[in-house]
Amino acid sequence: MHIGVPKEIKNHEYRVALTPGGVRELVARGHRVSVQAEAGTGSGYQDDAYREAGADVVADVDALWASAELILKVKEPQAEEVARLRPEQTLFTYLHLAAEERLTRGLIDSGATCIAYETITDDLGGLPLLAPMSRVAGRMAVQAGAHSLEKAQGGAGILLPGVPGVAPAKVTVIGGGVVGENAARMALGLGAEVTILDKSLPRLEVLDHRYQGRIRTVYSTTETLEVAVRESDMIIGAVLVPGAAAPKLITRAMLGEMRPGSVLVDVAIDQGGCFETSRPTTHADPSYVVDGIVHYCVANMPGAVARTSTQALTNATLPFVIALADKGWQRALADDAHFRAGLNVHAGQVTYAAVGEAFGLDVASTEQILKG
Ligand SMILES: NC(=O)C1=CN([C@@H]2O[C@H](COP(=O)(O)OP(=O)(O)OC[C@H]3O[C@@H](n4cnc5c(N)ncnc54)[C@H](O)[C@@H]3O)[C@@H](O)[C@H]2O)C=CC1
Ligand SMILES: CC(=O)C(=O)O
Ligand SMILES: [Mg+2]
Repeated sequence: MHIGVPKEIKNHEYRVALTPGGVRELVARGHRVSVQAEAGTGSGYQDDAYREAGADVVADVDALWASAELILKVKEPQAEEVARLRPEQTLFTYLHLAAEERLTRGLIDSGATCIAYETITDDLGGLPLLAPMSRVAGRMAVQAGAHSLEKAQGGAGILLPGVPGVAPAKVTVIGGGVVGENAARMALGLGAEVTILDKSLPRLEVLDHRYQGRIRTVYSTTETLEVAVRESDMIIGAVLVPGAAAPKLITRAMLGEMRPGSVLVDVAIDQGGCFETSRPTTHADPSYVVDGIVHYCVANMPGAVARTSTQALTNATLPFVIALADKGWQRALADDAHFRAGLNVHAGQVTYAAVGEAFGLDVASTEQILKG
């Protein structure tokens, strides 16, 4: 199969969809891989490394998109990339469609087969292609939040661990999944007082057992959210209903209950955000202030630590890319129910229920399409 890896074009996005090591695995299986010139530079992989791994390095982005059967990306396609997609092409990348109606309609109109990393599942009830980036974003969330607490960023001027004789900051994490646990671990390591809210009791039980009382676990309700809002110096939004738009858990009115200069880090922004006042920001201008509260809402946080993230992403995606390349998308999806959950759009139709629900669109059955 001919696989194309374009250079990412989203603001300050330095990741690339495949490391040279990943290319080598695919080429060894008889596939052709074309990588756009300088696609890996931001992750520390030069064109020569891709050539040595067996890829064609292509300067002409039009030629790359026009010839590849399978396009591998990191971020959701930007408008000029959507315009390049063709009906016979397969796109494999993060999509986050429930947060982006225009993108959803663009992919429908393209006629292409679009498989999202973030809705692929596993036997443990996890999201194995979202998890590596969630680990990165969770760990970064605390760094970003700590910086936002500084006065120059509009923050309250609080040092996360405090100092002897001065209490540490209170950090609340809403959603104790992969992002949430990684954020909590970092905040704990920096000496903050950490609370995790979640709606899943089994998940709170795991966290309670794992951290042996060093992290407080609290069941998430309107009441406990209100307490968190009043008491926290930093709140990290890390909830997910897979494939669906994030629920708005902190309203604008609730900001008035927070101490001025407190910080909201909305990691769930790629699914639309879990705070009413969140809007997506970029690494170029990551935060803004509403009603005295600093908001950090970067939708591609891992892009800033591209070297780590690109390696972690390829580790997780490669087995699925190999299946697509070896078998074609129909058989790869037919053989693996977890992989099937990744199909979001095919031949002009939405195939993922939560995306259809978000925009009132009919949803086609992936199983029917595969029988087709
Ligand atoms: N901004 C960025 O750069 C990145 C954003 N993300 C996003 O972070 C979000 C979280 O991802 P993961 O941690 O991997 O998901 P996950 O599925 O591991 O965890 C989500 C947790 O939220 C909990 N939850 C759901 N609804 C809730 C509610 N109403 N109240 C409290 N808890 C609730 C679930 O029980 C679950 O434990 C996703 O939207 C993901 O796309 C992930 C990576 C990078
Ligand atoms: C998960 C995601 O959207 C990202 O890593 O940018
Ligand atoms: Mg994102």
